[in-house]
Order: sequence, then C-alpha cells, then structure tokens
Amino acid sequence: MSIAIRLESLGKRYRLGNIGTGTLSSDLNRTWARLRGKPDPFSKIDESPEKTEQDRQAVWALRDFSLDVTQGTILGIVGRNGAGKSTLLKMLSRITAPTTGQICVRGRIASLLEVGTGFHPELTGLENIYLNGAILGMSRQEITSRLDEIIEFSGCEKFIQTPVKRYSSGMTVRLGFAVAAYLECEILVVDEVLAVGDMEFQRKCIGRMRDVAQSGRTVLFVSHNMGSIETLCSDAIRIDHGRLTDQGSPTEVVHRYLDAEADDTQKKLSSQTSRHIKSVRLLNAHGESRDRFLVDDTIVFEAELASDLPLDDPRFGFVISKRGVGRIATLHTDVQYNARWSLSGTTRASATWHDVPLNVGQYTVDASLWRHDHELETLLGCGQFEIEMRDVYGTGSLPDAQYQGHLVPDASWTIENREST
Ligand SMILES: Nc1ncnc2c1ncn2[C@@H]1O[C@H](COP(=O)(O)OP(=O)(O)OP(=O)(O)O)[C@@H](O)[C@H]1O
Repeated sequence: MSIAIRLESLGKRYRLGNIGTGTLSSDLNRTWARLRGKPDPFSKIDESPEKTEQDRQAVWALRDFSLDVTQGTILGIVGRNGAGKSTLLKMLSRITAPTTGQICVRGRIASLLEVGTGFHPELTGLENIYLNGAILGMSRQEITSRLDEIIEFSGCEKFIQTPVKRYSSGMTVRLGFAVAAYLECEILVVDEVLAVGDMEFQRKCIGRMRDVAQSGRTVLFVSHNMGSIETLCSDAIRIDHGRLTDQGSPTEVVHRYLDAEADDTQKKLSSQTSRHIKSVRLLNAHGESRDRFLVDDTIVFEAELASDLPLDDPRFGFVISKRGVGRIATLHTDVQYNARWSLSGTTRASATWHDVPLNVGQYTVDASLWRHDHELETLLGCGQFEIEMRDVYGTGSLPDAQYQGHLVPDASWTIENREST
C-alpha cells in the first residue's frame, strides 16, 4: 500500500500573548523595561533564567512528530484535552502552518473541523457547497454531479437556499460532513464531529467514513468517544503533550490510553497530602479503574480512609458536580448507610451508584469526612470523570444535555388514542 500522508519531525509552536499585570502603571513599567532591554520586573521568580523570552511566551502544541499513514487507513487519534490533536488536523488541512518539519500529502484533503469552519455564514447552503468544491479544485459540473447526494445526506434540502448563519449547529455539522465526505478528495479529516448530532446522524457518518475508506481513500478521525474509535478505525495513534506516544490497533491503543489516564488520576491523588482521605478511585462494574463511562453505566466511588486514632461515628461522602453547572448529586453515609461504623487504621469506603442517569459531560468528585458537626477533611476535585453518550432508549434519539437537562431519566411512555364520540 502506498503512503498517503508522511509527517517528518513536525512541530507547531504557538506564541502566547503577554498577560497584563493588573494595573496600568505596572503594565507601563513592564513595557518601559522591555523597551530598554531590561528583564521583566513582574516576572515570576520560578521562571528559569536560562529560558529565553521567546520560550517563555510560546507553547509547543506539537513537537517532533513523525508518522506515515498508508492509503485506505482509517486512523483514529486519541489524547486528552490540549494534547495537540486539533493542531495536527489543522496543519494537515493547511489552516495553520507548521513551525518545523514537513508534511507530504498525496491527494486532496477535505476536512471537517470545528462546527462551521469552511462555511461562509452569509452564503446559502447551496452556495457554500459550490464554494467548498471550488476550494478543492473541482469544476462546477463535477460539484453539480455530487449535489443530490450531499443535500440528501445533510437532510437540509428545505433550507439549502437559506444563509448558513441561520442554521442550527446540528444542521451546520450535517451539511459540513456531507460536503467533506462527498466532494472529490483522497483524504478525509474529521475532528470530533460525532460529539454533535444525534445517534442516527452518527450512524450515517460512521457508515460514510467506512465507504470512503473502502474506496481506497484515507480517513483521519479525532474523537473522545473511545467506542467509535474502536468500531470505526483500522489503526490508532495517541498524542500526549504534543508527541506521538502510541501506535497500534485501535483496541490496544484505546486500552493503554484508558489505563494510563486512570493511573495518572491515581498519581495526582497520591501526591496530595491528606491526613485521612488517602485516595479516591472510580471503578466500573467489573472493579476496573476508569475515568470515562457511558450514560447508564454503574460507577463505584471508592475511598481509602485512614486514622491513627480510632474514630467513632464518622460521616463520609462524595459530592458529584458537573463542570459549569454545579452540584448534581451526593453519595453520603448519612443518608445511604444505615449502620454504625468507625474508622481505625485503614478503611475502604465505597459507594456504588447503579445505572448512573447523568447526561454527557465532565464531572468532578469532592470527598469529605466529618465527625458530628466537625469537618475533618475535604478534598475538592479529587476525582473526575466523563460521561459519554449511549443510545439508552434504543430509539436512536439522544437527549442533548444543553437542551434537555443533565439527567437521562429511566422513563417509558404510553400513548393511547381514545375514540372521539
Ligand atoms: N491558537 C492558539 N494559540 C495558542 N495556543 C494554542 C492555540 N491553539 C492551540 N493551542 C494550544 O496548543 C495545545 C494543543 O491544543 P489542541 O487544540 O491541538 O489540543 P487537542 O488535543 O485538540 O485538545 P481538545 O481535545 O481539547 O480539542 C494546547 O496547549 C492549546 O492550549
């Protein structure tokens, strides 16, 4: 098989803006010092003197990145937030230029990155299809021959003469995907598109990406949804702090990634000095340490508690909060454990939350130990986890956390038609 993409020692450095000091006079002082070639009077004392000013104001989003992708591969790209995945795709799509290294690509690249990238908001859906086709170097006739497929896949036929700025984010993604997947290209680059849109749309996208790869084209696919990486991709890589850290079959790469993430959380916890709450772990129903779950999964919240002196009648609990929303639920011995207990030596306390009905999102866990009304210790954010989507109702329609709330209720409907008399 021939090589479709070759990346050689690729690197991307972003320059960071100078953050203000907080007062106008200090900002002027800093500028005056810089103009005279003097050191910044407000620099932090732990900044190492060997680092140049340029180093300090820059972040390497991707560094020394070399990779060959063979034609016809569906390459899954995993890595935590800020690892450098989008930067890689943006460089491939020529949205941003590399700072170092080389990109050799055989063929045209169609990409679907953030929602709406590549669309002109004032132009209609139809005009945008022609615009994107023209950017890929297709003739008007070639684009016209693909038009029906694109419009049908997008499901936007009624609105195809409407400016894209009036589209909902779901419609924009559907049209964006259709344009990227049906226009003539040899390489398709897709960033996190499945996070938007419903189950039916996801199925269609996955099917289409498979078709694209079967016709010998190459697909690069970034997702935080490990399930879709495993089912869709033929190969996978992991990026960590801008570097390529793993490569192999999707199942192997995903498992090693999840294990490393779980280990990392554990290390962070053990570096916190705490007197009583020694560690907090999240486990799945099989007792495996995890920080990603699906809607309706069972999650076990487990803490190791310690006390030099025996402690009678302690009170212990976990508070689960959703990022940007606040407290969502509490698991607490006060209300859920109906027996007396004590803390002596090391004690393991675990709360099993069955069929967790939390909607997609990122959650944090605080742990708190009390005795009577006296707070002994609270660890804020000592655990975190992510809930990923699952078709819990088997209807193909998913509740969107933004519109339908943060819970996925275990509900069923009865609808009866009464004869009108
Ligand atoms: N335009 C920019 N200016 C400065 N820094 C940037 C810019 N874009 C990205 N970065 C930084 O580069 C690093 C890699 O970011 P990137 O968006 O590629 O990560 P990612 O793996 O795609 O993350 P996510 O999964 O959250 O989308 C991060 O530290 C980010 O803050």
